[in-house]
Formats: sequence, C-alpha cells, structure tokens
Amino acid sequence: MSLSVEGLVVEIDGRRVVDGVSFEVADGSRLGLIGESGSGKSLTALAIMGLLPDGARASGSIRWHGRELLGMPEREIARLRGDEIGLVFQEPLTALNPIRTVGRQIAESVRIHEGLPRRAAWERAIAEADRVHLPEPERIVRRYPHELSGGQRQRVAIAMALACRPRLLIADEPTTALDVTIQAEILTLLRALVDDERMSLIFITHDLAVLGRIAAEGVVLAHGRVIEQAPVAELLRSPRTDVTRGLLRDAAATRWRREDPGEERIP
Ligand SMILES: Nc1ncnc2c1ncn2[C@@H]1O[C@H](COP(=O)(O)OP(=O)(O)OP(=O)(O)O)[C@@H](O)[C@H]1O
Repeated sequence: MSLSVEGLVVEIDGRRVVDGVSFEVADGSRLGLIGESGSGKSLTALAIMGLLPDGARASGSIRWHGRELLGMPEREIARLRGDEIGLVFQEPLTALNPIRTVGRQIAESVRIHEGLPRRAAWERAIAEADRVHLPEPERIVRRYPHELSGGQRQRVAIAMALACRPRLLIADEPTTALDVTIQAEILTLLRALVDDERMSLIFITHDLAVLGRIAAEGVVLAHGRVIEQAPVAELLRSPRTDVTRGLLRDAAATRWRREDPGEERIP
C-alpha cells in the first residue's frame, strides 16, 4: 500500500474537524475524497502533506510506503512534498508567484528537486509546458501568471506539481474555479497524466459527477468522518447514505442546468 491513513484526527481549538478517518491508496490507484463543504476533505489532505494551519493538531497515523508522516521533522516532509507527493490546489494563483514568468517557476521546481543546471531546467520547463498542452510552449513560458487564462494557470500549476514525477498527486478541487468546458479538459489531462506515469491520485471534490470522471474509488466524508466508501460507479448508481444521495442530486441538478441553458433565457 503506498499510502495508509488510519484513525486520523485533526483538532482545531479543541474541536475535532477530522474525526477518525481511515483509507488506503494502493500504488497507481485513483481515490476520491468527496463531501459537502466543511466535511474535512481539505484538512485531511493538508494533514497528509504536513501543511496543517497553525493551531491544528493531528493524531492517528499516516504512513507513506511504511514511513510515518505524522510527527516527521519539517525538513524531511518538505523533501517528500514535490519529490514524491505533488499538490494542486483550487486556485492556481495562490501557488504561483505573480512577479516571475511561469517558465521560471516550472524550471525552479525542477531545479530544486533534481539539481539541474539553469539552462537544462529551462529546456525542461518548455517540455513540461508542452506536456500539459499549453499552447506555444516556447512563448507561453515567458509570460507572467496574470497574462494567462484560469485554465492555463491551472495547467502551469499541474506542470509544476508533476515536473518531478511524484508517485502520488493530491488535487484539492483543482477544477472548481473553472468553467465547465475547461473543467472537462483539465480532468481529461489529469487522468491521462496520472495513467501515463502510473501515479496514485487523491482527488478532492464536492461534485460527484466530477469524481465519476477521474476517480475509481470514492470515500464520502461528513462531519469529519468516513460515512461511505465504494467504487465511484457504485456511489453514482446506488448511494447508501443520505449524504451521498444529496451529493448525487446536486450533481444531477448542476448537470441539468448546464445542459439546458434555455432555463436562464428570458421568455
Ligand atoms: N484554519 C482553520 N481554523 C479553524 N477552523 C478551520 C480551519 N480550517 C478548517 N476549519 C474547519 O474545519 C472543518 C473542515 O474544514 P475543511 O476545509 O477540511 O472542509 P472541506 O470539506 O475541505 O470544505 P470545503 O469544500 O469548503 O473546502 C470546517 O468546519 C472548517 O470550518
């Protein structure tokens, strides 16, 4: 098992916001964490990465290839981030430096983790931009984040996360801020990259329809607890809890609205 989370508890100001969460991610598998807002998805991911906010305390166990991550010294866990575990967040602007070209930022993440010389890292940045299907990679790497569209920025963030070929990618609502067409393109891209590299994936979303496109197994969280775990196809076909049924209704309603723009037309 590449990642094994057991009885994870996260407390903030004495409040248990993650309350005994357990799941496993096998090598090369795609797991989805799904739940309503505030159910504890992001804090579970942040605990895995050793990035919990100040004042949060984690207990239980998080093993990565047999090594316990909880309590690991910051220097060691920082090395794992990027080298072995990549991260993509909802808003790529928070991951990107506004005053550096995107090429320099991709090159930097390669340099830090692989120690490549400047020129080779720059060549790699262009190749990585191409790999995430950014148009005209040689030109786009010279641009600044604000000169790119939201979808292109998310492609840059994905390129940075994957430049060092991590074995696990954690993506926290990476498509939520994007419009539907771009969302679908990014999901297809992520799926292809994860499959090509035989990476494992933890994908976080509140949208069961999105999960259906990217993850094989789904873990449903509510109030910091796992309330249902099943193949995503099964969650979509026969949800067993009210929460999952609610998520399915929301997903269906959103899809219906998207497919029927006439709804918003003034008669
Ligand atoms: N820095 C913080 N300080 C205090 N409480 C927090 C903090 N971060 C999260 N929480 C609380 O912890 C609970 C779980 O939050 P978390 O962000 O993990 O939920 P989530 O399922 O990812 O929701 P969302 O989809 O809205 O991001 C929520 O009740 C939230 O208010």
